[in-house]
Amino acid sequence: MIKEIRLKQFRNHSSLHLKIHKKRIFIFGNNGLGKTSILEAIYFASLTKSHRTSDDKALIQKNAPYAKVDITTDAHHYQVVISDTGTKAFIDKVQVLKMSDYINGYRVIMFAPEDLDLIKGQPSNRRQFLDIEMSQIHKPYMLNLSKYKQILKQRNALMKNLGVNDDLTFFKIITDQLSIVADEIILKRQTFIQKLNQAFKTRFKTFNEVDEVGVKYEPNVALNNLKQVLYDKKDKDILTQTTNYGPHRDELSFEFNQQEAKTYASQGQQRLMVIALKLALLDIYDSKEIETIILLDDVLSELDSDKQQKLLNHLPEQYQTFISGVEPIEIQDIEQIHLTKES
Ligand SMILES: Nc1ncnc2c1ncn2[C@@H]1O[C@H](COP(=O)(O)OP(=O)(O)OP(=O)(O)O)[C@@H](O)[C@H]1O
Repeated sequence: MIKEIRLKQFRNHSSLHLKIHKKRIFIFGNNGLGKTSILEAIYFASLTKSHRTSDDKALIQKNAPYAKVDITTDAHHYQVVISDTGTKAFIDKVQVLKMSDYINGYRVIMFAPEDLDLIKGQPSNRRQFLDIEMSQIHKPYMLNLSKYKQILKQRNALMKNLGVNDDLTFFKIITDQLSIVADEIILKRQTFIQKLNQAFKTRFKTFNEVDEVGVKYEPNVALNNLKQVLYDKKDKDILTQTTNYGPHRDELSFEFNQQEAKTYASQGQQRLMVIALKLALLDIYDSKEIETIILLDDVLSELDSDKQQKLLNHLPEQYQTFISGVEPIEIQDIEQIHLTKES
Protein backbone atom coordinates (compact mmCIF):
# COMPACT_ATOMS: atom_id res chain seq x y z
CA MET A 1 0.00 0.00 0.00
CA ILE A 2 1.23 3.50 -0.80
CA LYS A 3 1.67 5.46 2.42
CA GLU A 4 3.35 8.61 1.28
CA ILE A 5 3.69 10.64 -1.91
CA ARG A 6 6.12 13.49 -2.36
CA LEU A 7 6.38 15.55 -5.51
CA LYS A 8 8.99 18.18 -6.17
CA GLN A 9 8.78 20.43 -9.20
CA PHE A 10 6.57 17.87 -10.90
CA ARG A 11 4.16 19.57 -13.36
CA ASN A 12 2.42 22.35 -11.38
CA HIS A 13 3.41 20.93 -7.98
CA SER A 14 6.38 22.85 -6.59
CA SER A 15 6.34 20.79 -3.45
CA LEU A 16 3.58 18.43 -2.40
CA HIS A 17 3.53 15.95 0.47
CA LEU A 18 0.60 13.59 0.95
CA LYS A 19 0.29 11.03 3.72
CA ILE A 20 -2.08 8.23 2.82
CA HIS A 21 -3.92 6.17 5.39
CA LYS A 22 -6.56 4.25 3.50
CA LYS A 23 -7.02 1.90 0.58
CA ARG A 24 -9.43 4.22 -1.19
CA ILE A 25 -8.33 7.74 -1.88
CA PHE A 26 -10.36 10.40 -3.59
CA ILE A 27 -8.45 13.47 -4.74
CA PHE A 28 -10.71 16.33 -5.64
CA GLY A 29 -10.48 19.99 -6.53
CA ASN A 30 -10.97 22.47 -9.32
CA ASN A 31 -9.71 22.01 -12.84
CA GLY A 32 -6.02 22.48 -13.39
CA LEU A 33 -4.96 22.07 -9.77
CA GLY A 34 -2.94 18.98 -10.54
CA LYS A 35 -5.09 15.96 -9.70
CA THR A 36 -4.11 14.10 -12.86
CA SER A 37 -0.51 15.04 -12.23
CA ILE A 38 -0.56 13.19 -8.89
CA LEU A 39 -1.88 10.03 -10.54
CA GLU A 40 0.63 10.54 -13.34
CA ALA A 41 3.43 10.72 -10.77
CA ILE A 42 2.34 7.39 -9.20
CA TYR A 43 2.25 5.90 -12.69
CA PHE A 44 5.64 7.36 -13.56
CA ALA A 45 7.30 6.05 -10.42
CA SER A 46 6.12 2.56 -11.40
CA LEU A 47 6.92 2.50 -15.11
CA THR A 48 9.33 5.47 -15.57
CA LYS A 49 7.03 6.77 -18.25
CA SER A 50 3.99 8.97 -18.31
CA HIS A 51 0.58 7.84 -19.51
CA ARG A 52 0.01 11.11 -21.33
CA THR A 53 3.30 12.18 -22.86
CA SER A 54 6.40 10.54 -24.25
CA ASP A 55 8.36 13.71 -23.49
CA ASP A 56 9.55 13.25 -19.90
CA LYS A 57 10.82 16.83 -19.78
CA ALA A 58 7.23 18.06 -19.96
CA LEU A 59 6.88 16.73 -16.42
CA ILE A 60 9.51 19.08 -15.03
CA GLN A 61 8.00 22.25 -13.66
CA LYS A 62 8.56 25.20 -15.94
CA ASN A 63 12.00 26.77 -15.33
CA ALA A 64 12.96 24.14 -12.73
CA PRO A 65 16.14 22.04 -13.22
CA TYR A 66 14.57 18.69 -12.32
CA ALA A 67 11.44 16.94 -11.07
CA LYS A 68 11.35 14.37 -8.33
CA VAL A 69 8.74 11.81 -7.25
CA ASP A 70 8.99 9.81 -4.03
CA ILE A 71 6.55 7.00 -3.35
CA THR A 72 6.72 5.13 -0.07
CA THR A 73 4.87 1.83 0.15
CA ASP A 74 4.71 -0.66 3.03
CA ALA A 75 7.60 -2.49 1.50
CA HIS A 76 9.83 0.02 -0.29
CA HIS A 77 10.70 3.56 -1.14
CA TYR A 78 10.71 4.39 -4.85
CA GLN A 79 12.24 7.55 -6.21
CA VAL A 80 12.54 8.91 -9.73
CA VAL A 81 14.42 12.05 -10.67
CA ILE A 82 13.81 13.55 -14.09
CA SER A 83 16.24 16.07 -15.52
CA ASP A 84 17.67 17.24 -18.85
CA THR A 85 20.05 14.32 -18.81
CA GLY A 86 17.33 11.69 -18.41
CA THR A 87 15.60 9.79 -15.62
CA LYS A 88 17.30 8.21 -12.64
CA ALA A 89 15.51 5.64 -10.52
CA PHE A 90 16.16 4.51 -6.96
CA ILE A 91 14.75 1.78 -4.75
CA ASP A 92 15.36 2.27 -1.05
CA LYS A 93 17.87 5.04 -1.89
CA VAL A 94 20.00 2.76 -4.09
CA GLN A 95 20.16 3.74 -7.75
CA VAL A 96 18.92 1.06 -10.15
CA LEU A 97 20.90 1.38 -13.33
CA LYS A 98 18.91 -1.00 -15.52
CA MET A 99 15.38 0.36 -15.93
CA SER A 100 14.02 -3.13 -16.55
CA ASP A 101 15.14 -4.02 -13.00
CA TYR A 102 13.31 -1.00 -11.65
CA ILE A 103 9.95 -0.98 -13.38
CA ASN A 104 6.89 -2.65 -11.94
CA GLY A 105 8.14 -2.64 -8.34
CA TYR A 106 4.47 -2.00 -7.89
CA ARG A 107 2.13 -2.40 -10.82
CA VAL A 108 -0.32 0.26 -11.95
CA ILE A 109 -3.57 -0.10 -13.80
CA MET A 110 -4.78 3.25 -14.99
CA PHE A 111 -7.94 4.59 -16.46
CA ALA A 112 -7.49 8.02 -18.07
CA PRO A 113 -10.05 9.85 -20.20
CA GLU A 114 -7.76 9.31 -23.22
CA ASP A 115 -8.45 5.58 -22.85
CA LEU A 116 -11.91 6.15 -24.29
CA ASP A 117 -10.05 6.06 -27.61
CA LEU A 118 -9.98 2.32 -27.11
CA ILE A 119 -13.59 2.36 -28.18
CA LYS A 120 -13.88 5.57 -30.15
CA GLY A 121 -10.44 5.70 -31.73
CA GLN A 122 -8.55 4.02 -34.52
CA PRO A 123 -7.77 0.27 -34.74
CA SER A 124 -4.15 1.14 -33.96
CA ASN A 125 -5.27 2.26 -30.46
CA ARG A 126 -6.76 -1.16 -29.83
CA ARG A 127 -3.78 -3.05 -31.21
CA GLN A 128 -1.49 -0.97 -29.04
CA PHE A 129 -3.59 -1.78 -25.98
CA LEU A 130 -3.41 -5.49 -26.79
CA ASP A 131 0.31 -5.43 -27.37
CA ILE A 132 1.15 -3.47 -24.21
CA GLU A 133 -1.05 -5.57 -21.96
CA MET A 134 -0.05 -8.90 -23.46
CA SER A 135 3.64 -8.03 -23.37
CA GLN A 136 3.33 -7.34 -19.65
CA ILE A 137 2.02 -10.79 -18.87
CA HIS A 138 3.74 -12.88 -21.52
CA LYS A 139 7.35 -12.24 -22.40
CA PRO A 140 7.47 -14.60 -25.42
CA TYR A 141 4.66 -12.53 -26.93
CA MET A 142 6.77 -9.39 -26.64
CA LEU A 143 9.70 -11.14 -28.31
CA ASN A 144 7.53 -12.48 -31.13
CA LEU A 145 6.03 -9.08 -31.65
CA SER A 146 9.38 -7.39 -32.08
CA LYS A 147 10.51 -10.21 -34.38
CA TYR A 148 7.34 -9.74 -36.43
CA LYS A 149 7.89 -5.99 -36.72
CA GLN A 150 11.44 -6.53 -37.85
CA ILE A 151 10.53 -9.08 -40.54
CA LEU A 152 7.60 -6.95 -41.66
CA LYS A 153 9.93 -4.00 -42.15
CA GLN A 154 12.25 -6.14 -44.28
CA ARG A 155 9.34 -7.49 -46.28
CA ASN A 156 7.95 -4.02 -46.89
CA ALA A 157 11.38 -2.89 -48.06
CA LEU A 158 11.46 -5.85 -50.44
CA MET A 159 8.00 -5.03 -51.79
CA LYS A 160 9.23 -1.58 -52.74
CA ASN A 161 11.86 -3.09 -55.04
CA LEU A 162 10.23 -6.25 -56.32
CA GLY A 163 8.80 -6.50 -59.84
CA VAL A 164 6.03 -8.93 -60.81
CA ASN A 165 8.43 -11.03 -62.90
CA ASP A 166 11.46 -10.94 -60.56
CA ASP A 167 13.05 -13.93 -58.90
CA LEU A 168 10.94 -14.92 -55.87
CA THR A 169 13.53 -16.70 -53.73
CA PHE A 170 13.85 -13.97 -51.12
CA PHE A 171 10.12 -13.23 -51.28
CA LYS A 172 9.38 -16.84 -50.34
CA ILE A 173 11.89 -16.96 -47.50
CA ILE A 174 10.65 -13.77 -45.91
CA THR A 175 6.96 -14.53 -46.44
CA ASP A 176 7.38 -17.94 -44.80
CA GLN A 177 9.26 -16.41 -41.86
CA LEU A 178 6.63 -13.71 -41.42
CA SER A 179 3.76 -16.21 -41.50
CA ILE A 180 5.30 -18.42 -38.80
CA VAL A 181 5.72 -15.53 -36.35
CA ALA A 182 2.32 -14.09 -37.33
CA ASP A 183 0.57 -17.35 -36.43
CA GLU A 184 2.18 -17.34 -32.98
CA ILE A 185 0.86 -13.82 -32.45
CA ILE A 186 -2.62 -14.59 -33.75
CA LEU A 187 -2.89 -17.68 -31.54
CA LYS A 188 -1.83 -15.78 -28.41
CA ARG A 189 -4.18 -12.89 -29.19
CA GLN A 190 -7.05 -15.33 -29.68
CA THR A 191 -6.48 -16.96 -26.28
CA PHE A 192 -5.89 -13.67 -24.49
CA ILE A 193 -9.03 -12.02 -25.87
CA GLN A 194 -11.14 -15.04 -25.01
CA LYS A 195 -10.07 -14.76 -21.36
CA LEU A 196 -10.34 -10.98 -21.38
CA ASN A 197 -13.85 -11.14 -22.80
CA GLN A 198 -15.08 -13.36 -19.95
CA ALA A 199 -13.53 -11.15 -17.27
CA PHE A 200 -14.77 -8.00 -19.04
CA LYS A 201 -18.38 -9.23 -19.14
CA THR A 202 -18.28 -10.15 -15.46
CA ARG A 203 -16.75 -6.83 -14.38
CA PHE A 204 -19.21 -4.83 -16.43
CA LYS A 205 -22.14 -6.71 -14.88
CA THR A 206 -21.11 -5.46 -11.44
CA PHE A 207 -21.72 -1.88 -12.63
CA ASN A 208 -24.66 -2.53 -14.89
CA GLU A 209 -26.79 -5.66 -14.67
CA VAL A 210 -29.00 -4.75 -17.60
CA ASP A 211 -26.73 -4.40 -20.59
CA GLU A 212 -24.47 -6.93 -22.21
CA VAL A 213 -20.98 -6.12 -23.42
CA GLY A 214 -18.29 -8.04 -25.20
CA VAL A 215 -14.94 -7.72 -26.88
CA LYS A 216 -14.19 -9.77 -29.97
CA TYR A 217 -11.03 -10.54 -31.83
CA GLU A 218 -11.20 -9.84 -35.54
CA PRO A 219 -7.98 -11.12 -37.03
CA ASN A 220 -7.18 -9.61 -40.40
CA VAL A 221 -6.36 -13.12 -41.59
CA ALA A 222 -7.40 -16.24 -39.65
CA LEU A 223 -4.91 -18.50 -37.90
CA ASN A 224 -2.79 -20.63 -40.27
CA ASN A 225 -4.05 -18.86 -43.39
CA LEU A 226 -1.62 -15.99 -43.74
CA LYS A 227 1.05 -17.78 -45.75
CA GLN A 228 -1.43 -18.75 -48.45
CA VAL A 229 -3.00 -15.28 -48.50
CA LEU A 230 0.40 -13.61 -48.87
CA TYR A 231 1.26 -15.88 -51.80
CA ASP A 232 -2.14 -15.35 -53.42
CA LYS A 233 -2.00 -11.57 -52.97
CA LYS A 234 1.63 -11.16 -53.98
CA ASP A 235 0.83 -8.91 -56.93
CA LYS A 236 -1.26 -6.56 -54.81
CA ASP A 237 1.60 -6.23 -52.29
CA ILE A 238 4.03 -5.55 -55.15
CA LEU A 239 1.74 -2.95 -56.64
CA THR A 240 1.08 -1.17 -53.36
CA GLN A 241 4.68 -1.71 -52.19
CA THR A 242 3.66 -2.93 -48.76
CA THR A 243 2.31 -5.93 -46.84
CA ASN A 244 -1.46 -5.62 -46.88
CA TYR A 245 -2.33 -8.65 -44.74
CA GLY A 246 -1.31 -9.86 -41.31
CA PRO A 247 -1.73 -9.22 -37.59
CA HIS A 248 -0.50 -5.63 -38.01
CA ARG A 249 -3.99 -5.07 -39.47
CA ASP A 250 -5.91 -6.98 -36.77
CA GLU A 251 -8.89 -5.39 -35.06
CA LEU A 252 -10.73 -5.69 -31.77
CA SER A 253 -14.41 -4.91 -31.69
CA PHE A 254 -16.33 -3.78 -28.67
CA GLU A 255 -20.00 -4.61 -28.53
CA PHE A 256 -22.80 -3.17 -26.47
CA ASN A 257 -26.01 -5.20 -26.59
CA GLN A 258 -24.75 -6.88 -29.75
CA GLN A 259 -24.23 -3.54 -31.48
CA GLU A 260 -21.03 -1.70 -32.25
CA ALA A 261 -20.21 0.14 -29.01
CA LYS A 262 -18.52 3.04 -30.80
CA THR A 263 -21.73 4.19 -32.44
CA TYR A 264 -24.33 2.64 -30.14
CA ALA A 265 -23.22 3.01 -26.50
CA SER A 266 -23.57 6.38 -24.73
CA GLN A 267 -20.56 8.34 -23.41
CA GLY A 268 -21.21 7.11 -19.88
CA GLN A 269 -21.68 3.52 -21.03
CA GLN A 270 -18.44 3.67 -23.03
CA ARG A 271 -16.67 5.02 -19.96
CA LEU A 272 -17.93 2.14 -17.81
CA MET A 273 -16.90 -0.30 -20.51
CA VAL A 274 -13.33 0.95 -20.55
CA ILE A 275 -13.13 0.92 -16.74
CA ALA A 276 -14.52 -2.64 -16.70
CA LEU A 277 -11.97 -3.62 -19.33
CA LYS A 278 -9.11 -2.20 -17.29
CA LEU A 279 -10.31 -3.99 -14.16
CA ALA A 280 -10.74 -7.19 -16.15
CA LEU A 281 -7.01 -7.10 -16.79
CA LEU A 282 -6.48 -7.49 -13.05
CA ASP A 283 -8.53 -10.66 -13.10
CA ILE A 284 -6.34 -12.25 -15.73
CA TYR A 285 -2.95 -11.08 -14.44
CA ASP A 286 -1.41 -13.85 -12.48
CA SER A 287 0.71 -11.90 -10.05
CA LYS A 288 -0.42 -11.88 -6.48
CA GLU A 289 3.10 -11.15 -5.32
CA ILE A 290 3.32 -7.79 -7.14
CA GLU A 291 1.36 -5.06 -5.43
CA THR A 292 -1.11 -3.42 -7.78
CA ILE A 293 -2.40 0.12 -7.55
CA ILE A 294 -5.48 1.27 -9.45
CA LEU A 295 -5.49 4.83 -10.77
CA LEU A 296 -8.82 6.21 -11.97
CA ASP A 297 -8.57 9.67 -13.42
CA ASP A 298 -11.78 11.60 -13.77
CA VAL A 299 -13.92 8.46 -13.87
CA LEU A 300 -17.07 9.90 -12.43
CA SER A 301 -17.86 12.50 -15.04
CA GLU A 302 -20.60 11.57 -17.50
CA LEU A 303 -22.00 9.04 -14.99
CA ASP A 304 -25.30 9.62 -13.24
CA SER A 305 -25.22 9.38 -9.44
CA ASP A 306 -26.56 5.81 -9.43
CA LYS A 307 -23.77 4.67 -11.78
CA GLN A 308 -21.20 6.60 -9.76
CA GLN A 309 -22.26 4.78 -6.58
CA LYS A 310 -22.27 1.41 -8.34
CA LEU A 311 -18.80 2.01 -9.70
CA LEU A 312 -17.39 3.14 -6.37
CA ASN A 313 -19.06 0.32 -4.47
CA HIS A 314 -17.85 -2.39 -6.83
CA LEU A 315 -14.23 -1.52 -7.24
CA PRO A 316 -12.12 -4.50 -6.23
CA GLU A 317 -11.39 -4.17 -2.52
CA GLN A 318 -8.00 -5.80 -2.40
CA TYR A 319 -6.24 -3.07 -4.40
CA GLN A 320 -5.39 0.40 -3.26
CA THR A 321 -7.26 2.78 -5.53
CA PHE A 322 -6.68 6.47 -6.25
CA ILE A 323 -9.57 8.29 -7.86
CA SER A 324 -9.71 11.89 -9.01
CA GLY A 325 -12.73 14.12 -9.43
CA VAL A 326 -13.93 17.67 -9.21
CA GLU A 327 -16.54 17.51 -6.45
CA PRO A 328 -16.28 15.72 -3.10
CA ILE A 329 -18.25 12.47 -2.91
CA GLU A 330 -20.43 10.90 -0.28
CA ILE A 331 -19.12 7.45 0.33
CA GLN A 332 -17.83 5.73 3.41
CA ASP A 333 -14.34 4.64 4.14
CA ILE A 334 -12.63 6.74 1.54
CA GLU A 335 -9.85 9.20 2.25
CA GLN A 336 -10.74 12.50 0.63
CA ILE A 337 -7.94 14.87 -0.28
CA HIS A 338 -9.00 18.35 -1.23
CA LEU A 339 -6.52 20.04 -3.53
CA THR A 340 -6.59 23.79 -3.32
CA LYS A 341 -4.39 26.46 -4.83
CA GLU A 342 -2.25 26.47 -1.69
CA SER A 343 -1.80 22.72 -1.37
N1 LIG B 1 5.73 21.31 -16.71
C1 LIG B 1 4.78 22.05 -16.12
N2 LIG B 1 5.12 23.09 -15.33
C2 LIG B 1 4.16 23.83 -14.71
N3 LIG B 1 2.85 23.59 -14.83
C3 LIG B 1 2.46 22.58 -15.62
C4 LIG B 1 3.40 21.74 -16.31
N4 LIG B 1 2.72 20.83 -17.02
C5 LIG B 1 1.41 21.07 -16.80
N5 LIG B 1 1.25 22.12 -15.96
C6 LIG B 1 0.00 22.69 -15.44
O1 LIG B 1 -0.35 21.86 -14.35
C7 LIG B 1 -1.74 21.92 -14.13
C8 LIG B 1 -2.19 20.58 -13.68
O2 LIG B 1 -2.81 19.83 -14.64
P1 LIG B 1 -3.62 18.50 -14.31
O3 LIG B 1 -4.03 17.93 -15.60
O4 LIG B 1 -2.84 17.64 -13.39
O5 LIG B 1 -4.86 19.11 -13.52
P2 LIG B 1 -6.23 18.47 -13.02
O6 LIG B 1 -6.43 18.94 -11.64
O7 LIG B 1 -6.23 17.01 -13.25
O8 LIG B 1 -7.24 19.18 -13.99
P3 LIG B 1 -8.67 18.72 -14.62
O9 LIG B 1 -9.65 18.70 -13.50
O10 LIG B 1 -8.95 19.84 -15.58
O11 LIG B 1 -8.46 17.40 -15.27
C9 LIG B 1 -2.35 22.53 -15.37
O12 LIG B 1 -2.82 23.80 -15.04
C10 LIG B 1 -1.20 22.61 -16.35
O13 LIG B 1 -1.27 23.74 -17.16
